[in-house]
Amino acid sequence: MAESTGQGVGRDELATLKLLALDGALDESAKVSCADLAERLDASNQTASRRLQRLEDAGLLARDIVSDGQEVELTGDGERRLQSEYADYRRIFESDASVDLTGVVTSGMGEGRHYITLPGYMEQFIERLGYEPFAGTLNLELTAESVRKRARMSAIEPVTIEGWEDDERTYGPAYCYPASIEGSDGEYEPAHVIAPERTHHGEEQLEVIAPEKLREVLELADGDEVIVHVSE
Ligand SMILES: Cc1cc2nc3c(=O)[nH]c(=O)nc-3n(C[C@H](O)[C@H](O)[C@H](O)COP(=O)(O)O)c2cc1C
Ligand SMILES: Nc1ccn([C@@H]2O[C@H](COP(=O)(O)OP(=O)(O)O)[C@@H](O)[C@H]2O)c(=O)n1
Ligand SMILES: [Mg+2]
Repeated sequence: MAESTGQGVGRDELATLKLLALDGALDESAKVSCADLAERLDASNQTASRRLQRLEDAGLLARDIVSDGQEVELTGDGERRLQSEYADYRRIFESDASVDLTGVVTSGMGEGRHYITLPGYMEQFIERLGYEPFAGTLNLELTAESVRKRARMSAIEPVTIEGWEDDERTYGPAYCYPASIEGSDGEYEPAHVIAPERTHHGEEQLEVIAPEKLREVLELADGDEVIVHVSE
């Protein structure tokens, strides 16, 4: 299948454009010969020549034929095309993913306190989060928009709290995403969104843990709106 990114410019032409930019053809014109280019692209002279022609036709490259070769320079569009490739690679390798979720404080089933204080979890919290969490989870009911945005948390690396077992039963793992909690009274850090693998709550409920009782430090009551800034 032909790999085309429009106007006859495909993956091969983009690779050629990148090579020319590496030769210095971004800020000023650079001299190239088709034979040299062909060798570096591992292609025939004819192919190298055709790629330059396509780049010129697409307005990504300006060319000037001189006696012993050609002077080439990337156009503004050519530079923008490489910038867009660069942005893709930045997204891949430099992801500083973050997501802001909005919800209102709610009371849950009173089970959070029980699970957080179980030694099999507590020992891991202290070691992996660097603090002893307050006994409970602050429950937030997310807005409809935040329920949708919640999936973006998957781009963020969580701290894994492993499952374990005692004589009676097994306990599931939980994933902790670093976050700060913003209420009308101020912002609190450190905190984590905790996503237990086994839970009675649906996607609209978000549970937060922190070293202190957030209802007290942020003066929160049921119905108050908070913003959770989740980021690495
Ligand atoms: C660290 C942690 C581990 C949990 N592990 C389990 C589990 O193994 N099985 C289970 O049914 N629920 C588990 N839960 C989820 C609770 O049953 C429940 O869904 C929720 O945390 C209760 O929150 P609430 O009392 O704040 O409403 C876990 C919760 C936490 C915080
Ligand atoms: N860091 C935390 C954790 C829990 N809490 C609150 O502490 C209480 C106990 O937590 P829980 O998870 O057992 O209770 P519910 O969320 O089920 O109401 C609840 O009122 C939570 O909202 C808090 O204010 N700050
Ligand atoms: Mg809770």
